[in-house]
Amino acid sequence: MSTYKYATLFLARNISVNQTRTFFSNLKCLDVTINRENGVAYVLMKHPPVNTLNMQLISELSLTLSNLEKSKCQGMILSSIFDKVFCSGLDLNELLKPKPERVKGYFSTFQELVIQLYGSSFPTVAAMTGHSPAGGCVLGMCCEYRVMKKNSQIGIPGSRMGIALPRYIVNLMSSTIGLRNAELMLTKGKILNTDEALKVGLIDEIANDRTDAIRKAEDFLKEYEMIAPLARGITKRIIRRSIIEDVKMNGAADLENFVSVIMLPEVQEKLDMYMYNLKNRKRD
Ligand SMILES: CCCCCCCC/C=C\C=C\CC(=O)SCCNC(=O)CCNC(=O)[C@H](O)C(C)(C)COP(=O)(O)OP(=O)(O)OC[C@H]1O[C@@H](n2cnc3c(N)ncnc32)[C@H](O)[C@@H]1OP(=O)(O)O
Repeated sequence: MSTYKYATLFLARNISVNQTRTFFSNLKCLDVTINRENGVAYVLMKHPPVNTLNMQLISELSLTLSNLEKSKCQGMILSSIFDKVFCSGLDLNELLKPKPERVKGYFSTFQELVIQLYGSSFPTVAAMTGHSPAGGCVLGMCCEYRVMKKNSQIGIPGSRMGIALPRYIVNLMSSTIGLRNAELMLTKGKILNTDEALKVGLIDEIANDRTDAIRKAEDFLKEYEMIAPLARGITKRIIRRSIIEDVKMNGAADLENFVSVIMLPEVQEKLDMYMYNLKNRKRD
């Protein structure tokens, strides 16, 4: 990220660049900095144009989470350097006309990332600076708290794309917004605006802009400053255990099933049409 962008991000929140340190300098799709004073990590996705989760971004997120666990960070804010988009989800190019081994590797890497983020010991907040469709919504749901910029959209359009979602994604959505709302949302492949998302509990707060989103994320993390990290981490793991155990038990079978569905000609046709519409839609 340019010095200018750091300055606007941190100075806007009264944190000087000197109070932060760059955690990794060799990442291509992420900027990771840690505030020296409170140990909070800022993980900013910067994969242009819309933070599509290609293999590189997924792998860098996974590496970063492993390193943050080792560094005993006190909390993480997952965000984006882009004002309009938090994350545009999985890379549709990986889903179109895929080679079975390649697509299996891709989904299993994503699945591992989901479990890592969902099961992290430190508190996590998604400061969603804009749209968060599909995989972007999944990243947000893995965090403990979600702040989203107003006038953004969030949801998982799987059904509309002809994709039956793996059960861990369904479980994740159900645990976030309840079974009834999850059923309605996922079977319709519904995308919600910010107000609707707040109403069902898919997000926790609405922000005016990215600075406000980061500030609200920081406020959430501040509430943990007086809480013992070990007790907090153990409690979180107990609450999240059933979904994690379920993936460990059924993840491989789910993956096989998911990949065979993705490869079906009728699903490929739908995905092709979806991609065509995406490329040819009227931009706002
Ligand atoms: C156990 C089994 C494991 C299986 C794991 C499965 C996990 C299942 C969980 C979730 C399932 C998710 C499936 C997906 O994530 S599929 C991806 C779905 N994503 C979307 O549908 C989002 C599509 N994108 C958009 O709606 C917009 O791009 C938006 C994010 C709103 C941003 O809009 P805008 O700012 O106007 O930008 P553009 O649309 O012009 O996009 C810029 C270029 O980027 C291309 N693009 C966008 N998104 C993707 C994507 N996801 N993959 C590939 N490419 C993408 C877009 O076509 C533009 O390209 P170009 O400039 O060449 O036209």
